[in-house]
Amino acid sequence: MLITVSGPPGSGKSTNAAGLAEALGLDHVSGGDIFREMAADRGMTPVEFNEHAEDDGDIDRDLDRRLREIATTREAVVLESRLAGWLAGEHADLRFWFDAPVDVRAERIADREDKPVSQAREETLRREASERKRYLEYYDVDIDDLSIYDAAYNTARWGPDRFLDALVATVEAYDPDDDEGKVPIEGVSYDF
Ligand SMILES: Nc1ncnc2c1ncn2[C@@H]1O[C@H](COP(=O)(O)OP(=O)(O)OP(=O)(O)O)[C@@H](O)[C@H]1O
Ligand SMILES: Nc1ccn([C@H]2C[C@H](O)[C@@H](COP(=O)(O)O)O2)c(=O)n1
Repeated sequence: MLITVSGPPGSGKSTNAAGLAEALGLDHVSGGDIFREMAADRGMTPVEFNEHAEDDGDIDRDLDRRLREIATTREAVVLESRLAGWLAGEHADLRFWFDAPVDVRAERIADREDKPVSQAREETLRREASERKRYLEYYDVDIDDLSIYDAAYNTARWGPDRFLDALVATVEAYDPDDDEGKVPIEGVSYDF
Protein backbone atom coordinates (compact mmCIF):
# COMPACT_ATOMS: atom_id res chain seq x y z
CA MET A 1 0.00 0.00 0.00
CA LEU A 2 1.21 3.52 -0.82
CA ILE A 3 -0.38 6.44 1.02
CA THR A 4 0.58 10.03 0.29
CA VAL A 5 0.26 12.99 2.65
CA SER A 6 0.51 16.52 1.27
CA GLY A 7 -0.18 19.96 2.66
CA PRO A 8 1.24 23.38 3.49
CA PRO A 9 3.86 24.14 6.19
CA GLY A 10 2.66 23.41 9.72
CA SER A 11 -0.38 21.41 8.60
CA GLY A 12 0.81 18.36 10.54
CA LYS A 13 2.13 16.21 7.69
CA SER A 14 5.29 14.89 9.39
CA THR A 15 3.73 14.21 12.77
CA ASN A 16 0.66 12.43 11.46
CA ALA A 17 2.37 10.60 8.58
CA ALA A 18 4.79 9.15 11.14
CA GLY A 19 1.90 8.16 13.42
CA LEU A 20 -0.08 6.64 10.56
CA ALA A 21 2.92 4.63 9.34
CA GLU A 22 3.55 3.30 12.83
CA ALA A 23 -0.11 2.40 13.37
CA LEU A 24 -0.29 0.52 10.06
CA GLY A 25 3.18 -1.05 10.07
CA LEU A 26 4.27 0.91 6.99
CA ASP A 27 7.54 2.78 6.32
CA HIS A 28 7.47 6.55 6.63
CA VAL A 29 9.37 8.58 4.03
CA SER A 30 9.51 12.29 4.78
CA GLY A 31 10.29 14.86 2.09
CA GLY A 32 11.28 17.16 4.96
CA ASP A 33 13.96 14.73 6.15
CA ILE A 34 15.40 14.42 2.65
CA PHE A 35 15.25 18.21 2.27
CA ARG A 36 17.16 18.68 5.56
CA GLU A 37 19.76 16.07 4.51
CA MET A 38 20.24 17.89 1.20
CA ALA A 39 20.69 21.17 3.12
CA ALA A 40 23.24 19.60 5.50
CA ASP A 41 25.20 18.11 2.56
CA ARG A 42 25.65 21.65 1.29
CA GLY A 43 26.47 23.06 4.72
CA MET A 44 23.23 25.10 4.91
CA THR A 45 20.43 25.37 7.42
CA PRO A 46 16.96 24.36 6.10
CA VAL A 47 15.94 28.05 6.12
CA GLU A 48 19.00 29.05 4.05
CA PHE A 49 18.40 26.11 1.74
CA ASN A 50 14.76 27.13 1.29
CA GLU A 51 15.83 30.61 0.24
CA HIS A 52 18.41 29.13 -2.10
CA ALA A 53 15.68 26.92 -3.68
CA GLU A 54 13.88 30.07 -4.81
CA ASP A 55 16.81 30.87 -7.11
CA ASP A 56 17.97 27.37 -7.92
CA GLY A 57 15.17 25.26 -9.41
CA ASP A 58 17.37 22.14 -9.32
CA ILE A 59 16.77 21.83 -5.57
CA ASP A 60 13.01 21.25 -5.90
CA ARG A 61 13.53 19.08 -8.96
CA ASP A 62 16.19 16.96 -7.26
CA LEU A 63 14.04 16.41 -4.15
CA ASP A 64 10.88 15.76 -6.16
CA ARG A 65 12.68 13.34 -8.52
CA ARG A 66 13.85 11.33 -5.49
CA LEU A 67 10.35 11.31 -4.05
CA ARG A 68 8.79 10.21 -7.35
CA GLU A 69 11.38 7.42 -7.59
CA ILE A 70 10.33 6.21 -4.14
CA ALA A 71 6.64 6.50 -5.05
CA THR A 72 7.04 4.47 -8.23
CA THR A 73 9.33 1.73 -6.86
CA ARG A 74 8.38 1.12 -3.23
CA GLU A 75 5.41 -0.42 -1.46
CA ALA A 76 4.15 -0.28 2.10
CA VAL A 77 5.02 3.39 2.50
CA VAL A 78 3.47 6.59 3.82
CA LEU A 79 5.11 9.22 1.62
CA GLU A 80 4.86 12.77 2.83
CA SER A 81 5.83 16.00 1.09
CA ARG A 82 4.29 19.14 -0.28
CA LEU A 83 3.53 17.46 -3.63
CA ALA A 84 3.54 13.76 -2.65
CA GLY A 85 0.06 13.15 -4.08
CA TRP A 86 0.93 14.72 -7.42
CA LEU A 87 4.31 12.99 -7.58
CA ALA A 88 2.95 9.53 -6.83
CA GLY A 89 0.12 9.90 -9.35
CA GLU A 90 -1.61 6.59 -10.07
CA HIS A 91 0.86 4.71 -7.86
CA ALA A 92 -0.85 5.99 -4.72
CA ASP A 93 -3.64 3.93 -3.17
CA LEU A 94 -4.81 6.88 -1.08
CA ARG A 95 -3.91 10.56 -1.35
CA PHE A 96 -4.49 12.75 1.70
CA TRP A 97 -4.37 16.56 2.00
CA PHE A 98 -3.88 18.20 5.41
CA ASP A 99 -4.40 21.89 6.09
CA ALA A 100 -5.24 24.24 8.96
CA PRO A 101 -5.94 27.99 9.13
CA VAL A 102 -2.78 29.99 8.60
CA ASP A 103 -2.95 31.48 12.11
CA VAL A 104 -2.96 27.99 13.62
CA ARG A 105 -0.12 26.84 11.40
CA ALA A 106 1.92 29.94 12.24
CA GLU A 107 1.48 29.21 15.96
CA ARG A 108 2.57 25.60 15.49
CA ILE A 109 5.62 26.61 13.45
CA ALA A 110 6.53 29.38 15.94
CA ASP A 111 6.37 26.79 18.71
CA ARG A 112 8.33 24.19 16.74
CA GLU A 113 11.03 26.63 15.64
CA ASP A 114 11.02 28.85 18.72
CA LYS A 115 10.32 32.12 16.90
CA PRO A 116 7.65 34.86 17.16
CA VAL A 117 4.25 33.92 15.68
CA SER A 118 4.17 37.08 13.52
CA GLN A 119 7.52 36.09 11.97
CA ALA A 120 6.40 32.49 11.38
CA ARG A 121 3.17 33.74 9.77
CA GLU A 122 4.94 36.15 7.44
CA GLU A 123 7.63 33.62 6.42
CA THR A 124 5.03 30.92 5.84
CA LEU A 125 2.83 33.07 3.60
CA ARG A 126 5.83 34.25 1.62
CA ARG A 127 7.15 30.70 1.19
CA GLU A 128 3.74 29.43 0.10
CA ALA A 129 3.45 32.12 -2.58
CA SER A 130 6.93 31.28 -3.84
CA GLU A 131 6.22 27.52 -3.92
CA ARG A 132 2.88 28.02 -5.68
CA LYS A 133 4.70 29.83 -8.50
CA ARG A 134 7.53 27.30 -8.70
CA TYR A 135 5.29 24.22 -8.89
CA LEU A 136 3.26 25.77 -11.72
CA GLU A 137 6.41 26.69 -13.57
CA TYR A 138 8.25 23.37 -13.09
CA TYR A 139 5.48 20.78 -13.25
CA ASP A 140 2.26 22.52 -14.32
CA VAL A 141 0.89 21.67 -10.88
CA ASP A 142 -1.60 24.01 -9.23
CA ILE A 143 -1.09 23.23 -5.55
CA ASP A 144 -4.47 24.80 -4.73
CA ASP A 145 -6.24 22.19 -6.86
CA LEU A 146 -7.43 19.67 -4.26
CA SER A 147 -9.46 17.60 -6.74
CA ILE A 148 -6.87 14.78 -6.77
CA TYR A 149 -7.21 14.01 -3.04
CA ASP A 150 -9.27 11.17 -1.62
CA ALA A 151 -9.70 13.06 1.65
CA ALA A 152 -8.78 16.59 2.83
CA TYR A 153 -8.67 17.49 6.54
CA ASN A 154 -8.50 20.62 8.63
CA THR A 155 -6.14 19.23 11.29
CA ALA A 156 -7.05 22.11 13.63
CA ARG A 157 -10.52 20.55 14.06
CA TRP A 158 -9.08 17.41 15.63
CA GLY A 159 -6.81 16.87 18.59
CA PRO A 160 -3.67 14.94 17.58
CA ASP A 161 -4.89 11.59 18.97
CA ARG A 162 -8.39 11.79 17.53
CA PHE A 163 -6.99 12.88 14.19
CA LEU A 164 -4.76 9.82 13.99
CA ASP A 165 -7.72 7.59 14.92
CA ALA A 166 -9.77 9.21 12.13
CA LEU A 167 -6.98 8.64 9.61
CA VAL A 168 -6.48 5.01 10.57
CA ALA A 169 -10.24 4.44 10.32
CA THR A 170 -10.27 5.97 6.83
CA VAL A 171 -7.46 3.69 5.66
CA GLU A 172 -9.17 0.67 7.19
CA ALA A 173 -12.34 1.54 5.25
CA TYR A 174 -10.36 1.54 1.99
CA ASP A 175 -11.07 -1.23 -0.51
CA PRO A 176 -8.12 -1.64 -2.94
CA ASP A 177 -10.41 -3.35 -5.49
CA ASP A 178 -12.79 -0.39 -5.64
CA ASP A 179 -11.60 2.39 -7.99
CA GLU A 180 -14.96 4.16 -8.03
CA GLY A 181 -14.45 7.93 -7.97
CA LYS A 182 -10.64 7.79 -8.05
CA VAL A 183 -9.45 10.93 -9.84
CA PRO A 184 -6.79 10.32 -12.52
CA ILE A 185 -3.83 12.70 -12.51
CA GLU A 186 -3.36 14.24 -15.92
CA GLY A 187 -1.21 16.94 -17.46
CA VAL A 188 1.63 16.91 -14.93
CA SER A 189 5.04 17.34 -16.46
CA TYR A 190 7.35 15.07 -14.47
CA ASP A 191 10.25 16.94 -15.96
CA PHE A 192 12.90 16.80 -13.29
N1 LIG B 1 -4.06 17.34 14.67
C1 LIG B 1 -3.23 18.17 15.29
N2 LIG B 1 -3.67 18.97 16.28
C2 LIG B 1 -2.85 19.82 16.91
N3 LIG B 1 -1.52 19.96 16.64
C3 LIG B 1 -1.03 19.19 15.68
C4 LIG B 1 -1.85 18.26 14.94
N4 LIG B 1 -1.05 17.64 14.03
C5 LIG B 1 0.20 18.16 14.19
N5 LIG B 1 0.21 19.08 15.18
C6 LIG B 1 1.37 19.86 15.64
O1 LIG B 1 1.68 20.82 14.64
C7 LIG B 1 3.09 21.04 14.57
C8 LIG B 1 3.53 21.02 13.11
O2 LIG B 1 3.40 19.71 12.64
P1 LIG B 1 4.40 19.10 11.55
O3 LIG B 1 5.81 19.46 11.84
O4 LIG B 1 4.03 17.65 11.46
O5 LIG B 1 3.90 19.89 10.24
P2 LIG B 1 4.36 19.74 8.73
O6 LIG B 1 3.12 19.84 7.90
O7 LIG B 1 5.17 18.50 8.54
O8 LIG B 1 5.24 21.02 8.51
P3 LIG B 1 6.40 21.37 7.42
O9 LIG B 1 5.80 21.27 6.07
O10 LIG B 1 6.75 22.79 7.80
O11 LIG B 1 7.54 20.39 7.63
C9 LIG B 1 3.75 19.97 15.43
O12 LIG B 1 4.19 20.60 16.62
C10 LIG B 1 2.63 18.99 15.73
O13 LIG B 1 2.75 18.44 17.02
N1 LIG C 1 9.90 20.71 -3.59
C1 LIG C 1 9.74 20.59 -2.24
C2 LIG C 1 10.41 21.45 -1.36
C3 LIG C 1 10.23 21.30 -0.02
N2 LIG C 1 9.42 20.31 0.44
C4 LIG C 1 9.15 20.16 1.87
C5 LIG C 1 10.10 19.42 2.64
C6 LIG C 1 9.90 20.03 4.04
O1 LIG C 1 8.86 19.38 4.73
C7 LIG C 1 9.51 21.41 3.73
C8 LIG C 1 10.61 22.39 3.89
O2 LIG C 1 10.52 22.89 5.14
P1 LIG C 1 9.56 24.13 5.45
O3 LIG C 1 9.63 25.04 4.26
O4 LIG C 1 8.15 23.61 5.62
O5 LIG C 1 10.11 24.65 6.70
O6 LIG C 1 9.06 21.43 2.43
C9 LIG C 1 8.77 19.48 -0.43
O7 LIG C 1 8.03 18.59 0.02
N3 LIG C 1 8.93 19.64 -1.77
